[in-house]
Amino acid sequence: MAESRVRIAVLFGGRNGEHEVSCRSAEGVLAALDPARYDVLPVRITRAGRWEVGGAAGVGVFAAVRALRAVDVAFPLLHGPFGEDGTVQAALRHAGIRHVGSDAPACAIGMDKECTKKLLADNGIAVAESVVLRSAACSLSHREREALGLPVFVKPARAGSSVGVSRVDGWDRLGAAVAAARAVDPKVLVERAVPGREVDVGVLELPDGGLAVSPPLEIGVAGGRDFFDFEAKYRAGGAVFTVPAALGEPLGARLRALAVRAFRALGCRGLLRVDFLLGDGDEPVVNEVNTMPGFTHASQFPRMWQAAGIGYGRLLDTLVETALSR
Ligand SMILES: Nc1ncnc2c1ncn2[C@@H]1O[C@H](COP(=O)(O)OP(=O)(O)OP(=O)(O)O)[C@@H](O)[C@H]1O
Ligand SMILES: C[C@@H](N)C(=O)O
Ligand SMILES: [Mg+2]
Ligand SMILES: [Mg+2]
Repeated sequence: MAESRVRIAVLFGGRNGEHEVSCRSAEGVLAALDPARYDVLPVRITRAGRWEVGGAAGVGVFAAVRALRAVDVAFPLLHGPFGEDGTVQAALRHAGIRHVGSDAPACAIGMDKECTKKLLADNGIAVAESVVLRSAACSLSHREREALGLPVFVKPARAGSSVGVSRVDGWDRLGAAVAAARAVDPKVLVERAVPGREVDVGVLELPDGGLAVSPPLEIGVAGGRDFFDFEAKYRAGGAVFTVPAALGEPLGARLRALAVRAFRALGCRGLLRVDFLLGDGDEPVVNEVNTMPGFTHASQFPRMWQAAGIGYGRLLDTLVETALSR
């Protein structure tokens, strides 16, 4: 008997600074979903928050979600606020629509770097020390400066793709960096710099509920840039990935175990990319997590699975099967 086809809605775009990044993720996914297996309904969310279902004129979120009731599964391929933060996942759940990836609570925690770090630290996972600046606060006390040292990284609490992130090498630059982060989110983190290597690990939930963990991927930033900023991420040749990263054991095994612990501590489902920084003596700290990481063919998450023998198409099939098995 022929397998029944899966009706899948791919949601992309979104109301935030990662709109274009999400569109690029979706280009890859829409082209790779096997037409013999899937009936695909593309749903573009405009920057203004209108949902264009199957190319139709944009409607509000509630009308759009009603129109999605006919699909078997939704794939919220959205990065950043109003998409990766649980808002869309909550609307889908309300309507009884299954979806790829984590549910609203884990998405909301994973999107918020303060909450992520608190929960990870509570579960014994090392994170970089930071000070949170809320509402109008824009400077640090002498004691806070002494504790963090220079340089620091200043970042919006809820964003991605390095939008609003700055490296600050002198305290006279702190105010400008806080203003740049605050243009994205009123809550800002000032974080101790971790000086070493940068390594990502992917976690993938399988349809039977087991977890697979990818080989680690090391990020090398090219072109003299001083960190993995937006340009380095999305301009051709901006970064070089080495996968599997040359870490050796037991460090590789330690990162894989920490990635699984992070997935469980945050209550994730489906997938998670855990971004590590290696400090003195290659001691790992979790920098942050992404519940819906970048998904072009060249993005870290698909690259890590490709190195593990799971190609892009099979990765998508696994995400969908896992979502349908829940
Ligand atoms: N504490 C830190 N020490 C050293 N480098 C850092 C630190 N925090 C951030 N960085 C650098 O800034 C980059 C972006 O930071 P981070 O990953 O926290 O932001 P993001 O916007 O969530 O990025 P994305 O979601 O695209 O991975 C990191 O990949 C790293 O190169
Ligand atoms: C999309 C971007 N936040 C990433 O994690 O790759
Ligand atoms: Mg991120
Ligand atoms: Mg990151």
